[in-house]
Amino acid sequence: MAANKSILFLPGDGIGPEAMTQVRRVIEWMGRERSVSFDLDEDLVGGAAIDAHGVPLADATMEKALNVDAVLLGAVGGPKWDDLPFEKKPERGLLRLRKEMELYANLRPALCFEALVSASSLKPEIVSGLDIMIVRELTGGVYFGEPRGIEELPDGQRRGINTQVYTTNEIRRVGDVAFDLARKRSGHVTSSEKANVMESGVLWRQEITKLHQEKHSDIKLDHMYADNAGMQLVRNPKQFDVIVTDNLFGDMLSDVAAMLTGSLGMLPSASLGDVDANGRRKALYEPVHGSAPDIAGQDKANPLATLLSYAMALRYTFDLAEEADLVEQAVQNVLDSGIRTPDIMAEGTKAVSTSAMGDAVLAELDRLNG
Ligand SMILES: NC(=O)C1=CN([C@@H]2O[C@H](COP(=O)(O)OP(=O)(O)OC[C@H]3O[C@@H](n4cnc5c(N)ncnc54)[C@H](O)[C@@H]3O)[C@@H](O)[C@H]2O)C=CC1
Ligand SMILES: CC(C)CC(=O)C(=O)O
Ligand SMILES: [Mg+2]
Repeated sequence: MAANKSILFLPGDGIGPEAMTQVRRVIEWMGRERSVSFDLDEDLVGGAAIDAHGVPLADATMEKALNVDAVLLGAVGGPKWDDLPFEKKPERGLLRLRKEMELYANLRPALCFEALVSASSLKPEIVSGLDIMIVRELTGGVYFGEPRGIEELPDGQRRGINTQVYTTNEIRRVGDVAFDLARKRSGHVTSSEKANVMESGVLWRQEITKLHQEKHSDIKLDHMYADNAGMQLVRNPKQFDVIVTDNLFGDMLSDVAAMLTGSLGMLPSASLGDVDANGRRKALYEPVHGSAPDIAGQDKANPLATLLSYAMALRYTFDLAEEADLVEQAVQNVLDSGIRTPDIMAEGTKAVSTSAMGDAVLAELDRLNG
């Protein structure tokens, strides 16, 4: 069994390693200044693993991921690997991690820092004070359903196939996570699917309704078709507290929610499984964004989503709420002071680099820590 407080670092591709470097600096700071140290291992995932081993996730890396307290991941993918056969693509490495670790609940908080209200695509009154939680089912649905593939048809056409599948248990277990989170927040869950056109959506709605009646009737529940949810997220996002939805809709709705907060570079996530016999809950933390090939290697990515994902690890896996608060407070203060990477830059101000944003967070951590 792994040592206490173990973390597997998987920087991945594109801006992943750039952002993860800033997280590593904060982890080192925590060890020095707060005596919070981790048994830190680092390995390859995605395109980096393909280049080194020919596969997007080596078995040995998978084994490590299954035996640490938390995995911190940067991002995977990029044009260099776009033409590979589907099974060999970088993204398959991440999907394998999610599936084999059984990380069925992906928590994607969309929180608009007050200093970034003007960086949002929406009017200030719509996003000011915004704090919603998207709970995305992560190990089922159309990203994993069988049959899948591309097949040749006798008439010379080709057919691409993916299958949306959900079982009762898959829906109920992610539903439990959403209701439990809502209980600690504003007590409101919106369940989102397309029960008007998909049988899996009908089952989703029925099971969430049953679960609500059986175990969570203290929580306000409503249902909303996913297309409407996308529209409502930009029309009036503060009507939501917790949104629970499937793998595909959750992927899309959380990228939409990112723009309410100012940038995709601001959205962290936690992917959680069940608590095992040793009392350990499998967990992977990663930003919502991808490898951003358009800005990779230029030291201009926003590292805050990745840093805030580490703060989620401190909170959810390591029970270090004080340290998580400290990191989040440092981020907030840095933003309040007007320091910005280009994606959240205010008009008339000068943007800083990824590493300068890391410097600013470390300086603020020093100041807050006294
Ligand atoms: N979890 C993961 O590892 C994910 C991987 N991907 C992969 O990433 C690659 C690129 O995908 P895209 O669709 O371009 O999505 P993306 O999220 O990488 O980028 C979308 C846009 O947001 C910007 N952006 C993203 N993160 C940013 C940050 N931290 N700071 C500043 N700007 C940021 C990018 O520059 C780009 O313009 C693909 O191979 C895709 O499959 C995509 C999403 C998630
Ligand atoms: C496997 C990822 C590339 C899918 C995605 O966009 C995400 O999980 O946000
Ligand atoms: Mg996505």
